[in-house]
Amino acid sequence: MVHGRVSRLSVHDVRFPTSLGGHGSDAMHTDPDYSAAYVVLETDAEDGLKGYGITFTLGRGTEVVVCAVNALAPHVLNKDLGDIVGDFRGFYRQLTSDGQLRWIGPEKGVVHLATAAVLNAVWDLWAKQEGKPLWKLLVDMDPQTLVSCIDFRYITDVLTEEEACEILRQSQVGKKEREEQMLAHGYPAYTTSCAWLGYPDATLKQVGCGTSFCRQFKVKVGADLQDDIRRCRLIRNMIGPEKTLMMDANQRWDVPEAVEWMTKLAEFKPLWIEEPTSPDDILGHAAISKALAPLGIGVATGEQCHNRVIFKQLLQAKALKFLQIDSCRLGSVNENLSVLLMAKKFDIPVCPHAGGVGLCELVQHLIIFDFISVSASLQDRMCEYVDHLHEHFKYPVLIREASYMPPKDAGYSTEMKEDSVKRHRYPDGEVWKKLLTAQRN
Ligand SMILES: C[C@H](O)[C@@H](O)[C@@H](O)[C@H](O)C(=O)O
Ligand SMILES: [Mg+2]
Repeated sequence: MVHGRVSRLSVHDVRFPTSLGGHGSDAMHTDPDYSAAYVVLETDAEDGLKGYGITFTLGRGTEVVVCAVNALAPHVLNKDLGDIVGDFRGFYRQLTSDGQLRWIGPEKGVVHLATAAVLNAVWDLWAKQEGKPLWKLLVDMDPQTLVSCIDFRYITDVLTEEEACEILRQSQVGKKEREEQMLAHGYPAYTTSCAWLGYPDATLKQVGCGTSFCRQFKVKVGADLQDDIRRCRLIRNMIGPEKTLMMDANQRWDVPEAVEWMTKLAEFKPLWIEEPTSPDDILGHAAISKALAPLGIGVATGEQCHNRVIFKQLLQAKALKFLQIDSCRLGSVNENLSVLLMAKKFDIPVCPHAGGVGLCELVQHLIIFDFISVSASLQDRMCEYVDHLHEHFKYPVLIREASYMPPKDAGYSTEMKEDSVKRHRYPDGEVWKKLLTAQRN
């Protein structure tokens, strides 16, 4: 039974100096320090349980998100957890409809990232109190309760509550077998760790494609065409003709440029081009999709899609072939559920964005749930995996034979090790104190 009143919300600015090694670098984010606004919820339940929530950020952006989390805190403090999850749709709407804060959103940007961090902590606490990993909490929930967590405002023209319930009801068939399949074999992953844009060739060879167990790889492109051709050739030669290669431009191009550039990279047989242009340009994505379809290249996007409305339109406009949910950009599990259900209705495979710090830990729950309870398919589906920073989590992901094995611990795998948080807090954690002093000298 869910219990307790939220007695404290604290939020920390936690940063990792990943830019020093070029980890995470792409055509637009050349010096990313993987970071998180890290929320801790405490209750008066005296059961020793806390809820941990993160949203993923890059370096200096974190302090702005921390500020937004503090601005949302009054909506959570002193609330009964039972009341929150008992009317989760209402609570989601309360957070996203704050009459003053919504002006700096609504449901996008900093304030939405903050919503994600807070709600991720609520879901973690709920799952912990139920003694289940989040994916299992979702799998065991009846369709009516699941849809009662979703705010259908702005999407009823493509998905009503009744339709959502019906999708979930139909997917009850074979659920038990699919859960067993996940527990035995896990969910297929692909890696991006092999080809960050800032990696020299020696690092590419050493880290990446040596991972013989992996069958699917993603390479960063978009800054310099000749260099892309060279790097894609190198990687294609390393992985061989059979394995799957994806490309990611991180929003670098205009629409015609995306088509031209990808036409030149088509010889390396990419399955998809990810974020070819602005994440807000729905019709631009549609035009690129149409132009690249004859070359066998699909468009993938989602890691910077603000909310369910953008996903709705991308689906309506046939603008993408692979949909990439993000556990920390959308409004937590609640909003991700609506996107998973819309993707099912449009029959578009979901291939989540992960990596960063903690994104793999979180999104594995959503995609495992998706397979068991919504999509019921692994066709054209895989979840991103990036091999950085897992050691800072109390319940790190478990990858076996290039697949995510379903987490067994209760919660949303969001909890970081206390010592890691302490050492990486900006600017007073030991790691940053040292770096900042070195920079000054
Ligand atoms: C700045 C980040 O590392 C991004 O490059 C990364 O999220 C990327 O787009 C990805 O798809 O993994
Ligand atoms: Mg990407």
